[in-house]
Amino acid sequence: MNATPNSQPDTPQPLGDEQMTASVLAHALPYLRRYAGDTIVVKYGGHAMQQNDLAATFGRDVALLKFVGINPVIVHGGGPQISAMMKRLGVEPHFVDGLRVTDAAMVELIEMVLAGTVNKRVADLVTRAGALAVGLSGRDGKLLQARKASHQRRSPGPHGEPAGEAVDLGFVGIPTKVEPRVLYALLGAGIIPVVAPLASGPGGETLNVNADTAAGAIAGAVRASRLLMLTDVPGVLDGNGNRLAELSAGEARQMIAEGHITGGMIPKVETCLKAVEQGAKAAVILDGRQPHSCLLELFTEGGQGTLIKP
Ligand SMILES: Nc1ncnc2c1ncn2[C@@H]1O[C@H](COP(=O)(O)OP(=O)(O)O)[C@@H](O)[C@H]1O
Ligand SMILES: CC(=O)N[C@@H](CCC(=O)OP(=O)(O)O)C(=O)O
Repeated sequence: MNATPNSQPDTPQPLGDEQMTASVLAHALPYLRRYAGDTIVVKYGGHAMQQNDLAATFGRDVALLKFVGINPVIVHGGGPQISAMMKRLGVEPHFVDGLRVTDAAMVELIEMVLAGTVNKRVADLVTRAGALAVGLSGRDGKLLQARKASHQRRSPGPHGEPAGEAVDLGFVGIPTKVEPRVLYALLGAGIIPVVAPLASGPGGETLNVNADTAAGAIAGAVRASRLLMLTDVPGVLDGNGNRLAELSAGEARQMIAEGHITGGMIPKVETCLKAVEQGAKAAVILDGRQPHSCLLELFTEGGQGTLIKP
């Protein structure tokens, strides 16, 4: 007999830490099976990556996804990091509908920040967590090809500029073709691709692509089963600041037209709509400031963020 004198086999005991861990893993089984072998594109926004402890957690979560048999592809932003560098050089950033007006000199700086500093930092977060990540930009391996954007204001500008007005955004790219071979090569070798949102224009010039747009284009090309957009708000907020659990195309368009969705949230929502219309199974905008937001979204039933419906 191994039973200790105090043991009461018929009374449920509270779970200790180790049993709790085992229980959490067991509960995750159906979700692990659901996503096994799937490709999941995670857009890691520049705002979400600003806190160091959360960034390390993000790196570990991505590594965990890989170790449980999911193929994560990371597409990162870096808008705040670009703006900070511009300000250090005395240049004031200028955005229209969440898109940065980019002149020829600026696109060089943007490539340095995105494909240099930020890309290597994000790849390093994952590598330090024990998985192999390789950083590349959309200009590598013909991954992202684009044309210059011809943009019309979605909503009135801050100085009374009317919606519908044509705006020259300069070296801002709209993806025209995605060549995902380089991603498959990396995934096939067990490596997590980490992509900086730059593209090659028709003449080989560098174009600055909004990271949400780049993530959506890549998610479509690799037929991702999920597109997760990590940002710095709990999801899409209504006029009273409450998170919307779901958002349809019609509702989103109305909120944009009425000015309830503005700035960087516009390309995010538009990208999610396009991704689900093009066949992605789901697109979710969620709070990257919440620890383990990717794991909560994928491995629990409780919905996080805002689910975008076609
Ligand atoms: N209706 C809305 N709901 C939530 N956020 C909104 C909304 N309208 C505008 N935003 C803004 O969009 C921002 C997220 O976009 P962005 O700054 O581009 O983030 P990221 O760097 O993560 O891509 C939020 O911080 C918020 O200021
Ligand atoms: C055209 C355009 O706006 N490009 C973005 C690219 C980075 C980005 O999108 O970063 P976040 O996801 O952190 O906002 C920019 O220059 O800021």
